[in-house]
Amino acid sequence: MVDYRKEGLVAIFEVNNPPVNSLSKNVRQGFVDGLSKATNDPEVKAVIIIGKGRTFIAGANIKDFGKPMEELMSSSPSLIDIGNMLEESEKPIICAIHGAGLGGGLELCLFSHYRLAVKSARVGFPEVNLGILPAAAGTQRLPRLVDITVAMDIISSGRHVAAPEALKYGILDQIVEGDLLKESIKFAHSVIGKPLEPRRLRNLACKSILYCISVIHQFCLKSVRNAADLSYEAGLMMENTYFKYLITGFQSFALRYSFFAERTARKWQLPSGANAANTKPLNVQTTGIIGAGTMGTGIAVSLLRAGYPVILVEQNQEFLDKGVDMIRNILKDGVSRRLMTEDRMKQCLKALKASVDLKHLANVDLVIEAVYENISLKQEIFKKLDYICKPSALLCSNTSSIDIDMNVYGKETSAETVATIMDFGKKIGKVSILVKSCHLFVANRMHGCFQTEAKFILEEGALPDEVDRILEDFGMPMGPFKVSDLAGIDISCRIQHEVAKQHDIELTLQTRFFRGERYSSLSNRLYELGRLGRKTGKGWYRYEKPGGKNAIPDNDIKDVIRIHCKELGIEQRQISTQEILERCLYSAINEGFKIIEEGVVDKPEDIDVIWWYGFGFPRYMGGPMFYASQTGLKKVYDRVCYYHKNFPYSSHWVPSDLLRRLSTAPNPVPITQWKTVLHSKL
Ligand SMILES: CCCCCCCC/C=C\C=C\CC(=O)SCCNC(=O)CCNC(=O)[C@H](O)C(C)(C)COP(=O)(O)OP(=O)(O)OC[C@H]1O[C@@H](n2cnc3c(N)ncnc32)[C@H](O)[C@@H]1OP(=O)(O)O
Repeated sequence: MVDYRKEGLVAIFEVNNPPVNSLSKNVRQGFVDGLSKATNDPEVKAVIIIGKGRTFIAGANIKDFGKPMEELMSSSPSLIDIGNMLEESEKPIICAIHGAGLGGGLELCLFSHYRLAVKSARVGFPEVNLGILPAAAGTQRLPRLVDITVAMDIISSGRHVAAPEALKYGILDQIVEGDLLKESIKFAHSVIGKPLEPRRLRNLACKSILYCISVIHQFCLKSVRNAADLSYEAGLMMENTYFKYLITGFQSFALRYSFFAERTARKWQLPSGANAANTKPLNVQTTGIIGAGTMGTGIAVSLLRAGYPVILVEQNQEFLDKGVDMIRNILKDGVSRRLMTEDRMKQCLKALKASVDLKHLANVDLVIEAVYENISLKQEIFKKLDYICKPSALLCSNTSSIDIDMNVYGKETSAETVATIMDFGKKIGKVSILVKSCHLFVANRMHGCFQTEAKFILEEGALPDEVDRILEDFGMPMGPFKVSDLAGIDISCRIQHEVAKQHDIELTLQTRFFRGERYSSLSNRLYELGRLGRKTGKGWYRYEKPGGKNAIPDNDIKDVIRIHCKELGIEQRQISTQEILERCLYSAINEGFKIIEEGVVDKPEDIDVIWWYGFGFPRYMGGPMFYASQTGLKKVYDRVCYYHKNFPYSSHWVPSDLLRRLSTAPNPVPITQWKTVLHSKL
């Protein structure tokens, strides 16, 4: 709703629709009612639009976009109707922005005559992130206010523009210090009686004409271009046509799902009843990291960038010095890529202390162990930390394959610790997902199926670049073999050997089964040949030089695979694109259903978020679990059963019971309800 009140000559519309003042129907109606009151009240000489609570207006209510097109389009009053009323008002309309003025929120501002904001406010058109374009005249009005290249950038990037930058472009008229409402009232008095015609953007011409060919096909850009080429009315009509087309597409549907999935994933809860809303995080001020390898230094950089002091500990001076050099180089690279200033880099380096003695961690609030994946080494470190660190210190482990319950606390982790770590993750700019301990955790457990199937597919006749191309065409940023070359083939081989050793098994080039499961020794063959990936200039691909970045399909690898498979008696055949996609994706998805079934994650959305951030799974596909829901669970289940029959020695093809039950439901169960099936008779 919109609360209406008067302060002297000024009517104040206070948008009051928590949590973010989205433009739901009652808010839109509130504007119409308010405008009618203000217009008919001779005492009112100006109007201020302001947001109650944490923000100005975060745009249209995204949930409305799930409604049928007819309902959406006929939902009155529309934003454009309101906008027109604002623009045509004979009394100046002033938007007073704090928090965020996004999407439809910014469009309302552009219909208004003046825009003020506090310094911390942000404005922008994030619609592209939802697979749509600003369709309440945003693409027609912004280029009439700012340079068309700036409009293109803002609309096509979806980025939030900070108030000082928005002021520079002319999107804002003034940045306000002190109380926003009081200052806006003062401003309103200063513009009462001034001509409004020059403030009505529809009457202005575009700032400049842009010659833009390479991106013209993209809808946002096409629409902005229309602002230069067509009349305002014709531009608006096209904007509406593009909007209708985009909003009904799969990508927008998936991106809207992604928006809410990310927010749902933040809402962790424990069986005890503790959750994100009722548990207060501790205040972490100082941190320590053990291990100055790739992981440890990467984590150190994130913490330093977020403003935390870090004590980095390594077992010997040589490794420590190398680690500090790595950190320095990463930060310097940030400066050269203009991600941080030289001064900021110096501050970060000043906040870094390095030591070979764990005792220096005695007073830190949080320690992250990031040493090599070796359970005895990790246990020894935590034993020492138990004595050294203060009792309130949080002890964290960076591991992707070791059972956390054997290492530091897992099952026993307190709600307060969970809250602190989730909060800490956010503060260092990461997205944290709460998962229970399980072998390889969620990301590697699912991705392991994906990678393993990719290797089996090579054994059966496909080539690395063929598999990579198919998965990249699907939308993955890098195919599994490019990823493997980047990570280093020796790393996965070493982990496999370590696991085998724990079971008293020796893996050789002839090994075809490991603990009853089909096993591919192809990576070990590459390891023996010294083809370790990018770092040696050869792996599944060849590179222009050791450490090179350009993956070039290599004829030699064909022979390596062919000879290896011949030796092992594996027959090769032509494999279709569909089979490659299904085997990589469905094996991981089936594992995802098992992960939900076991309660390792709280909800399917958690898995999808992990895949976007962990593996770059395209958000416009929604994530593997959403993708499965859209493909149809019956189809996915049938194919999983088919592959299980054909590949009985891979446990990742044993169909998940949850998937089976969901696939037989009389009506498709929406992804948000899958969990309910766990406890039902379905
Ligand atoms: C108008 C009817 C349709 C007619 C169609 C005709 C033509 C089209 C006309 C207009 C089209 C306009 C397009 C748009 O405006 S699309 C929306 C553009 N805006 C956004 O994408 C902003 C999204 N929100 C955010 O970026 C953030 O929420 C932010 C505002 C920056 C605040 O961040 P933070 O403080 O971190 O809070 P959360 O992100 O956790 O959000 C809090 C809760 O609010 C929910 N939320 C946020 N924004 C929206 C929204 N626009 N619609 C619905 N719900 C929203 C969010 O899910 C959180 O909910 P919960 O607490 O339950 O998780």
